[in-house]
Amino acid sequence: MDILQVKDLTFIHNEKKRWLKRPEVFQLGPVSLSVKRGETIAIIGENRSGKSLLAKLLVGALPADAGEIEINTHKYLAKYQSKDGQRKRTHDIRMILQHSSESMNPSVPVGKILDEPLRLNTGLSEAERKPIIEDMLVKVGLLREHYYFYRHMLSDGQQQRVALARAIVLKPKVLVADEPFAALDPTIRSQTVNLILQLQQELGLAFIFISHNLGIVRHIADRIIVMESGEIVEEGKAETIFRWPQHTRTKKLVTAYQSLVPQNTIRE
Ligand SMILES: Nc1ncnc2c1ncn2[C@@H]1O[C@H](COP(=O)(O)OP(=O)(O)OP(=O)(O)O)[C@@H](O)[C@H]1O
Repeated sequence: MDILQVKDLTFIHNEKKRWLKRPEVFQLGPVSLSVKRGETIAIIGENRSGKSLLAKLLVGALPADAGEIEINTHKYLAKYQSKDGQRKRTHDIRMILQHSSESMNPSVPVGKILDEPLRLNTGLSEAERKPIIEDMLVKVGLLREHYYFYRHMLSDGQQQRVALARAIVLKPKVLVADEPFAALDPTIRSQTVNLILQLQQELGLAFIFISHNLGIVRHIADRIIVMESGEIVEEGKAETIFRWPQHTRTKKLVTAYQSLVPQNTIRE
């Protein structure tokens, strides 16, 4: 079953007021895609191909110019959203940002950081919210006591877990992550990857992530979307994309990856 369906999502950015510089026009789309429950989709592509922009449009962090997004049978117009609509969408689809630690306010304890989405988007009382937050901390491999910790008391890996807990505390159906593993060292990276895979199974979460790391993409993605200049130029099963890339951009990306890893690990 498709949990997310995107139809003709379009964004046109025309920055006219850039003094002394040529006006920049960037168009994304029209983009159409669908994601199944529990599926993992990787978005890859060259720099400035529109990957992060697509992620922001999907979660509603930026308004699109046209198109329609359907999540868990709820339809949202990409262009306009009522407050109620946005609240519903926040429950259905959530995003983890590129530098999760930077988005953690250093003067606010972990518990309050996780409390914010619940306070703003549910009618639950403080007494009802606290056990949900503590359960969530345990779910991502932290301790209940971490509720009272501040950012500087946590390692990078723990901060990433807090970001993950914050993203899933509303029990979304779709999780979108922009380069979630880029800033992490290899050990913490593989722990985070495994944690996400485990949560996906437990919660039936669909996971859409942007990455330049094709090793991780190959390891965890079911399907891959390749972007170039604001358009999807290729899409398919991960293994098919790696073995038989069709579009020139995909071929370039796959060849660059293959040159980094021993051949026998690519074609077993
Ligand atoms: N908030 C925004 N408002 C207007 N235009 C934007 C916005 N964010 C991105 N863009 C436009 O989208 C283009 C693509 O940027 P985007 O960050 O999506 O690329 P990307 O594929 O994620 O690149 P990278 O791999 O380097 O992160 C940019 O050139 C910019 O013109």
